[in-house]
Amino acid sequence: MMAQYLALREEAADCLLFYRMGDFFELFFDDAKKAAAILDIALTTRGEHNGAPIPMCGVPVHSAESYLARLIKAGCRVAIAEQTETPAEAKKRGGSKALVARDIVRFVTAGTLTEEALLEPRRANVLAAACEVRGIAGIAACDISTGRMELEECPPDRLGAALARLGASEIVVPDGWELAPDDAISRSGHEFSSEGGEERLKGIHGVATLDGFGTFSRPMLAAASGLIAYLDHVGRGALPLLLPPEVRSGEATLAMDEATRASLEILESTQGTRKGSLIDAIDRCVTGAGARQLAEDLAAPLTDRTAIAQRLELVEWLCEDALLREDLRAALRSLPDVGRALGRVVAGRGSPRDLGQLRDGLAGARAIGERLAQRDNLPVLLEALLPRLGGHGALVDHFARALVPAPPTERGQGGYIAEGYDAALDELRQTSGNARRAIAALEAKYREETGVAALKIKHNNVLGYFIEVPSRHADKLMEADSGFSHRQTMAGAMRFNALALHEEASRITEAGAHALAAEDTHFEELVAQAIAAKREIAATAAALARIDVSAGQAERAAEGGWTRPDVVEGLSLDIEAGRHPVVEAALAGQGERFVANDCRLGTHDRLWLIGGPNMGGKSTFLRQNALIVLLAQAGGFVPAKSARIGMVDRLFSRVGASDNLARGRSTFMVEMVETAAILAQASERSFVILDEVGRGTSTYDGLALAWAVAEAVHETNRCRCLFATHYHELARLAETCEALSLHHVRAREWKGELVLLHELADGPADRSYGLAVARLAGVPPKVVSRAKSVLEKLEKGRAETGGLAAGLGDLPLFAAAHDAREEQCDTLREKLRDMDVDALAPRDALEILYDLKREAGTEP
Ligand SMILES: Nc1ncnc2c1ncn2[C@@H]1O[C@H](COP(=O)(O)OP(=O)(O)OP(=O)(O)O)[C@@H](O)[C@H]1O
Repeated sequence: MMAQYLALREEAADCLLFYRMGDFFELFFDDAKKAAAILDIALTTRGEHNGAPIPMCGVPVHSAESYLARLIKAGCRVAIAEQTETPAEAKKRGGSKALVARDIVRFVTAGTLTEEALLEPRRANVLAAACEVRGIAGIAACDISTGRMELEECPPDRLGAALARLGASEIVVPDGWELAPDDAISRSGHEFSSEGGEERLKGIHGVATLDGFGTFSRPMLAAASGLIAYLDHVGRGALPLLLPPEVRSGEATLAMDEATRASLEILESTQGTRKGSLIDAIDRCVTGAGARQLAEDLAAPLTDRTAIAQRLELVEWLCEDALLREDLRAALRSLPDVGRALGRVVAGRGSPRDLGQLRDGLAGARAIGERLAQRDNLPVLLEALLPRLGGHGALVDHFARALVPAPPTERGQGGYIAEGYDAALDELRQTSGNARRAIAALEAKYREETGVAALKIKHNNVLGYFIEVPSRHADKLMEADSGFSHRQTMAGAMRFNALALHEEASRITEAGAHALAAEDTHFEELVAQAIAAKREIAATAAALARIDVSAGQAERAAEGGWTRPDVVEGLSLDIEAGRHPVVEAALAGQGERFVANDCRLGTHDRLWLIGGPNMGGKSTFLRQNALIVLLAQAGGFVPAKSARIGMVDRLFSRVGASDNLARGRSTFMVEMVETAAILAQASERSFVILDEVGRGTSTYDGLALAWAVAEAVHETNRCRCLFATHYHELARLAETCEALSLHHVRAREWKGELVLLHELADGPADRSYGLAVARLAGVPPKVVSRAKSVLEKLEKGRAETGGLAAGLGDLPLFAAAHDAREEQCDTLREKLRDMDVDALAPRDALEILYDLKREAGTEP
């Protein structure tokens, strides 16, 4: 056994090995230690290996799913080794000592789950593969629980943002790829070939060319190849549901990098929970599929005005008719998760219940479609969705005839094919039904014959049917001519068999086995029918999800008095009385009111510098405007009185410093890396929020950096930007930057107490109230008063020297251009100096020459 185990263990590589032994999956050696610690189960030992006891732990097969769920959550991957023959088959093959053959039948990994119990209903589960072909990154992503697959390409420097949008549970990359994300899974580079990808996709979808699905580039196909190869590996050759791939173009969605997503807390709060996130505050979907679609919408808002307008039109239509909305949501709420049921069925892990869910979900979709179609003035998007809700009539009718109303999750016991569907099956069931009744009659007969009122006919898996009497009444049955044969003696009871009982029992077993086989055949037929319609079923599931999202958005809008935004061309950002959906909800919970604020950015006033006291609401204001843009472009209503938004191509948020010590970066380093990304990438059409740039370093360095960053944003990026800062000195930028204006959050000191008004006003902040906030926070009065005297000294000094920013007035404002040219020369010089000419191949030398020429020729 050890040899078999060790061979499988090697095959399982870095996965934990679940080794099937009877009714248990056993784990040995380090696997056992690791699993026992994570699962908090007993660690024992079994036998010896190289003279040392072998650590072991195990989980029962029938409850393995919940253990798997915990292991996967803890970041493990698991290889499942099943018995691939019965002990009887093993005996026949190799004699009485033959070991039952085992093989790894599947790898369970975070990105390749389909089981209901292992998946979160309201979250997509994405598996991604990424690679690079001739300097372009390709990404393939799929959610195998619903079969969605999309392909994308981007320059390598945009890879992080693209992967951040996907939020994949697992990312597969070619071995040794330098751009691989930290916890990616490495696979052999051969698996990432564009030819291979094309062939695999053609094979899966049974087509001679992929042209019908779209145009796919080499990097996309190479990534698809890696993705499918991995799926093939974890499923041991059994591929899950994969729908035809869709091409995602980076341009079609609002770009946001990882830092922006994290700081805006879109799908998760900074604590890593759904609570406190944007989606938590707005999700009113009544189905899991709707919630998953909403998460996707928020992760990838659109940049296509028509598509946004279509989504908004549907939300508005549903917002205006509360009765219709309520009716629709009630209908949606009762539907099963069609997409995921289909995913399990196609992956070969479907149960009778999943087939029942397809039947009920598709029937429900048809009913919803029919009801909506009766309405006048249907929004364009709904017109497009309605046809997808129907079209499954034959399948639904067939499934309705074939299946019982509530089919079980287990196939093994049968009983899921409805009566009247198959006459032969009905007959078999009748036979076993008759036999069961006959057994009940036998019990009465035996009681009468023996005179033992406590006699019972029972059943268990070892003996089958048997007669049981209390020991004190057993004598009569033990008599030689009693007609009963003794089978087992228990404490206080004896068990017997009888010929008539044996005959009836055999009838049940035989008819039962035939009935099970008949049900199995029907099951396979129904599965095949569902698989044949997989694309249409998936389209219905997607249409239901979209309708649920729109109805949920409408519900949220009606609840909060939200408004339909106007997404326009141009560079304005006009938000009247905007609110922060998460902060507003949190305040409402404490019975407090949120103060709404306006934001009016345009070509001539595109950079707002916002000052004011700590806790005054600067960060909240910055974020709320970014979130309103995001919500609007995702096609939803927004928390504001009115909003007119010039379409944003990229959204950047640098709010609050967070340490990323895991990557070896300090707070300040993180801040600068993120700021650098913004300065490099923000365009005129972008919207940037910057919160206290420069606060992570010394006052002078910080002020200098904040000053230069604000200037660059104003002059070079020319994007719309909200810039919160504590440096009063930056106010002087207003003198030279014509499209920059000054604003502050208001506060008052009243009877010695600080009152934060959370209200935005024009003009610079008068003072910072830092000490007042410290007092409010409970810093001891002695320390605050000491700080006060230190502050007085500092301010006196500052007044005498002309202030912290003395001299900055003389700074030639866009000497910046000159500096940049100098810097460019420095980099060229550095490159030439570091070059080892002797070690260069002629071809590389030529490449470098081209590079240098290009760099020398570009204007900074
Ligand atoms: N518009 C508002 N209406 C009501 N309360 C608000 C508003 N904005 C912010 N607040 C409250 O004030 C708290 C602090 O807000 P925020 O973090 O935005 O302040 P800040 O000015 O950025 O502070 P700091 O400078 O210390 O980072 C919030 O948690 C919220 O409770």
